[in-house]
Amino acid sequence: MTAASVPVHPPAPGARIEINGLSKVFGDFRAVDNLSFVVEPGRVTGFLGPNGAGKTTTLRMLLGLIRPTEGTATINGQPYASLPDPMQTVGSALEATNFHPGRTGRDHLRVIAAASKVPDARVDELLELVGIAAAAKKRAGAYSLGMRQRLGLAAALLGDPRVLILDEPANGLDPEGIRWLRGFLRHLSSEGKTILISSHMLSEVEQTVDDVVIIANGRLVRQGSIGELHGARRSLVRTTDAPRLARALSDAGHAVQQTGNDSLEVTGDDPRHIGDTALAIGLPIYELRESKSDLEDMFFELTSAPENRNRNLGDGTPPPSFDVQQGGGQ
Ligand SMILES: Nc1ncnc2c1ncn2[C@@H]1O[C@H](COP(=O)(O)OP(=O)(O)OP(=O)(O)O)[C@@H](O)[C@H]1O
Repeated sequence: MTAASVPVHPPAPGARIEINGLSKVFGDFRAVDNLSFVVEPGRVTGFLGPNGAGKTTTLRMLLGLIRPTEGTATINGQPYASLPDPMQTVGSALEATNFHPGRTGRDHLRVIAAASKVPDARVDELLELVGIAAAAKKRAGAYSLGMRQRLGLAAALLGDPRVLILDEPANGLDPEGIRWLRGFLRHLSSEGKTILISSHMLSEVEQTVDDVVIIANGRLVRQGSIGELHGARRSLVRTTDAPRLARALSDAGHAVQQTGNDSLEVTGDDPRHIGDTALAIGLPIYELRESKSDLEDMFFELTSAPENRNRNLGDGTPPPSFDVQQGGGQ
């Protein structure tokens, strides 16, 4: 099933997510610390941070599953618990592990659908849409993690919600599954839906998202469009006479920095122009590649920082388990 075959519903007007001064303290541990950001409709927003950064805790507060210590989290201007039509407003899939293992995928959806007065026809439509119709009558306990992710996504979409919140949706998907998810989410956002997906891996969601919100240690680190945060394109080039190539590139108007005896870094240019310039002055090129962006460097530093790793050990309290659900509950 491709994203192009998503059934046509009248586009739902978007709903904004607003997180304002949000904090959550467990005992003496501040899991989320004065966090503020906005998620706009019609865009896919990646909520990124290393393991233990506080992403799931933030999403649980947003979905009314746990109470904030301070601050507010609203969807379309209201806390989850006050939404007049939660099922049509928000669909969510937190950790994809808590299915009744003996129940079929289809029955899992039918139970949720019945509780929310969604017709069974919608269940079958969604099974088809997320690509697990062939396994609909198999026990969910026998599903792979990737299939459970798809089932969770189907559950989240039952009410055709305006906002979709997915915790680590790419977890367990193979490269083909990740590509499928990308097309699927981009299609939903093009209908005007607000999509918030968390991930601890930038590379997993980088090509899917329009905007990113990056947190570490429960605090906001950066927020912006993926284009803004990527910064200028940079290329690394190795040749036999780096100073000569640097002069030629500089004369051609490129920003160049010599980074080693035989290497240069060129900012903001198409790598083909670098190759053409080298060819024009008869220099061989031994290596020419795009270097990692500022965003990737920053994310790598964040995820490899010792203080973040230590924090990931937590306070010995195992993290709670989560159900796949439509928005909030308790
Ligand atoms: N109920 C709880 N009691 C105590 N500590 C908790 C509780 N829930 C979460 N934590 C701690 O809060 C921190 C943030 O956890 P959270 O699950 O929100 O992180 P995350 O960014 O979602 O990480 P991951 O990418 O690993 O899912 C972790 O150190 C975690 O152990």
